[in-house]
Amino acid sequence: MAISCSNLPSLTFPSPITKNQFPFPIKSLTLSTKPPKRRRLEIRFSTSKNNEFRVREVVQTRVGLVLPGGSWWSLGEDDDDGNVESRTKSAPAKPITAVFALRRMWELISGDGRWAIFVGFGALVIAALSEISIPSVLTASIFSAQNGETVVFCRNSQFLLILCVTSGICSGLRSGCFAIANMILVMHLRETLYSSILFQDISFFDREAVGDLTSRLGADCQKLSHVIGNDVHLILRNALQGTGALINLMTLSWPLALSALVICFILSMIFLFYGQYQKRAAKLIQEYTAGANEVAQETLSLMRTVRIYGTERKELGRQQFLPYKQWLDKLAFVNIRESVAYGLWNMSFNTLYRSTQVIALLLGGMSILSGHVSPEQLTKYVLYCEWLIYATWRVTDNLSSLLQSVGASEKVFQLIDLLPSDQFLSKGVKLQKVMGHIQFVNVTFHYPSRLTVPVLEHVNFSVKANEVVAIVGISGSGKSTLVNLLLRLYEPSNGQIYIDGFPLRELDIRWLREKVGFVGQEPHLFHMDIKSNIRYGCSRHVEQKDIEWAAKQAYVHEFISSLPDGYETVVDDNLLSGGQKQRIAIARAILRDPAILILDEATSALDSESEHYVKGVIHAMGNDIKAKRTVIVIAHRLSTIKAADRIIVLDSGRVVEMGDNTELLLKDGLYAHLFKIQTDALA
Ligand SMILES: Nc1ncnc2c1ncn2[C@@H]1O[C@H](COP(=O)(O)OP(=O)(O)OP(=O)(O)O)[C@@H](O)[C@H]1O
Repeated sequence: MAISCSNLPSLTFPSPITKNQFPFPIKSLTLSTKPPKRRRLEIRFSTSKNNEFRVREVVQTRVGLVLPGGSWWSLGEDDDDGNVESRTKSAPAKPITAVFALRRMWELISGDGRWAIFVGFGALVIAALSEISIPSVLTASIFSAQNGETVVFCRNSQFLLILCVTSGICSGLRSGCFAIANMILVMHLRETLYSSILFQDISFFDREAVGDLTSRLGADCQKLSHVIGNDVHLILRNALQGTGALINLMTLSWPLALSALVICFILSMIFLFYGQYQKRAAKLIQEYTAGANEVAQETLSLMRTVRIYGTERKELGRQQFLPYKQWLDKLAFVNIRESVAYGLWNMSFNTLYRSTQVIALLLGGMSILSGHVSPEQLTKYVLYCEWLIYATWRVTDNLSSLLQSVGASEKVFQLIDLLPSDQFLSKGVKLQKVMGHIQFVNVTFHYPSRLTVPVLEHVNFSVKANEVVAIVGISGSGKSTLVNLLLRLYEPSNGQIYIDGFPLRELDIRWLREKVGFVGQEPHLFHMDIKSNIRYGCSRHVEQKDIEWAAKQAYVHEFISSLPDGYETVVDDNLLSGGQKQRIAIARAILRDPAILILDEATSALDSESEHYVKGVIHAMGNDIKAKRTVIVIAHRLSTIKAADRIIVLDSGRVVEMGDNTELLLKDGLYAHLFKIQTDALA
């Protein structure tokens, strides 16, 4: 059986996997496999110290094996010693157990939530003890009345009243306390999951679908809320009541108690099968719901394109990947099977439940006739027997719901357990000042999601401090990728990038990013007011006049002032034109007063007049004596970068030419060719 893997050579299973099958040196390798049908494969390996970089690469790209059927098996995480241990902190190798899930939830509840659980648990015990005494006191009251024992009847009735009131108050307290604990759990769960997602590498977001992640944050976290809010305490309550009922039955007549116990045992066995089935069904429902969400999210976010091309109906049955309708069909199929299983389970329960009454009638009647049991004892037996069966049913039902929630929690905990990006783990060096000298030394890069396709190859160039450098090349030649590496959104596969002579990966990246201004091809604005959008990510204190100054420089102040709420206008990404968004993004970059300014097609959506002025501002920023900075400009319109100090020409991820506009035109290479095409097109 062949096991395909995105970056490892194809491995053949079950023939032995050897060290030299890995694309980096391996010091030790242990492999344990389970029968392929169970799809369990564990690999442990470690590399020598000097291959640490490689190891980190492996971890960041989450190297793993894609088993037949598409399931993904991560090879694991890097520990501090540079060892890669299979599945140490990330996705657990085995499906998680209810105990594991409960332990994790207990850790997440903490503080006040735990107090609520303790109080709720105390109330639960008192309520359960009160409730379980009711049948006994009730029967005694009835028979004392029948026997004309007025004093005993009055005493029993008072006791019954006390039991009912106590049980009512404690049940209310129990439900309230567990609901509070539940609310705290969901809040902490969402918070922890959200923060784990936010701190992942950018490559994580290339891999994971947004619909999938929002599904985990929404529906899955909500499902988990049932565990503490409902399942656990109801299981405890009914288990206590069931035990109490059983003890009472034993004291009444052990043969009768035994018969009830046999029925409970059969019920539990049936549940065991049903519970396992439900757990699997819950996982499938979770997977299919996430799939459907993902398709819907994509379609709804591209609604304009859908409307223009009139493909609303087609979108329901789109054949690329799995269409929405097909996800719904899959969901319906699992739900129908689950409903049938639920019906069968209910049928078995009801049949067995009713049969206790027949047993009571047969055994009890015979015992009364033979004088072994009194009518009062038989009445108690019937009541406690019903109680025991009911408690068994409730315990199994809540246990099944608990297992479903555990199924849903698997992916949530896998995401929570992902290690944050290396960039947030190490502190790094902060320089006194960023001069803006940039060097790319023999940089080669491939995206983690496409490891076989090199996007940049042996890129070498340097940008002097305060230089204005343009990067040009045809679409897909790797210009934006170069910037992505400079912003350290990805790490080079090979080679080094230096800022002011320091390796980029040794610098405190969050500090460095504060010194960099970036305007991308498609700037997106947050759903907040314009003022907050302009000062977004600016660490220094800025006043309204600074914001207005930046907006004026970006030629957007007039537009903002014309809005009824001016700078307080809450913007929506969809409500502004591309040019307006770009100008606000430029104002944001200007306000940071960056040492390095990166403009990736930053003026592509501007009208000619705005472009002319904004280019003037950018040029001035680059040449301003007081605030000199390095400027890197990516532009398709070559006329816009003619004035750059230097132009770097990329072709298929390689630097093919370098020089100023005149030198490159004289060279008559790719740049001159592109320039000619554009001038001809304008003529
Ligand atoms: N996140 C990604 N994952 C995988 N491949 C990517 C990713 N981003 C870009 N690529 C690929 O890398 C190559 C270079 O893309 P890049 O965006 O750097 O080109 P570009 O020169 O900036 O193009 P354009 O001028 O059209 O913006 C392309 O083949 C692209 O498909």
